[in-house]
Amino acid sequence: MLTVEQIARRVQELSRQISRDYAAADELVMVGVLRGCYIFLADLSRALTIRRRIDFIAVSAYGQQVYPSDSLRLIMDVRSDLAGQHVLIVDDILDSGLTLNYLTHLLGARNPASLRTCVLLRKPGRLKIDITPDYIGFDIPEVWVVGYGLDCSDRYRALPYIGQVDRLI
Ligand SMILES: O=P(O)(O)OC[C@H]1O[C@H](OP(=O)(O)OP(=O)(O)O)[C@H](O)[C@@H]1O
Ligand code: HPA
Repeated sequence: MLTVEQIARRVQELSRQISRDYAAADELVMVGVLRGCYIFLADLSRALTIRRRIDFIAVSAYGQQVYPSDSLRLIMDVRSDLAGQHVLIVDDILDSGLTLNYLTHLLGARNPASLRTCVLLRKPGRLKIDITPDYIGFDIPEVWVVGYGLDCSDRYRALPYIGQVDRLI
């Protein structure tokens, strides 16, 4: 679906935009949403030209419910105090929107100086919640995608490109 070159070009564009937008800020705290964010965050954070810190958070759907679940739980919190910080949540994909919605409420309650969101991919046709990330790499169709950090049953994350797999979503 997306080649190595297309992804690299878009990540550079996003990093330029983010670097411009936060040029006046002392520092940006990038909060990656594990596990899918790990490659995108690595590439994006290295391309930025501003001061940044990296932190991680992890959430999981409750129990064995079929994805996407309506209830999420925090399984690993960030290490840093986000009060007064410029925070950018970075995730690989916005699908139903439940994860990003949960995290913006959770982290928004910690009094950051600002809170924005960045996703590499968005499936506009699958949104269950009205949420618009501040930075979006690509809008994609309603199919299951893998690679560049994204998995299918924990496989294919390390593929350098983004591909589509046949799977009911
Ligand atoms: O918009 P949503 O419907 O909430 O889906 C998006 C979330 O789903 C995936 O994570 P997942 O819970 O599969 O965990 P993973 O990152 O460990 O693969 C993805 O990395 C996003 O965090
Ligand atoms: O299409 C997808 N691929 C991998 N992980 C995901 N999490 C939500 N949607 C997807």
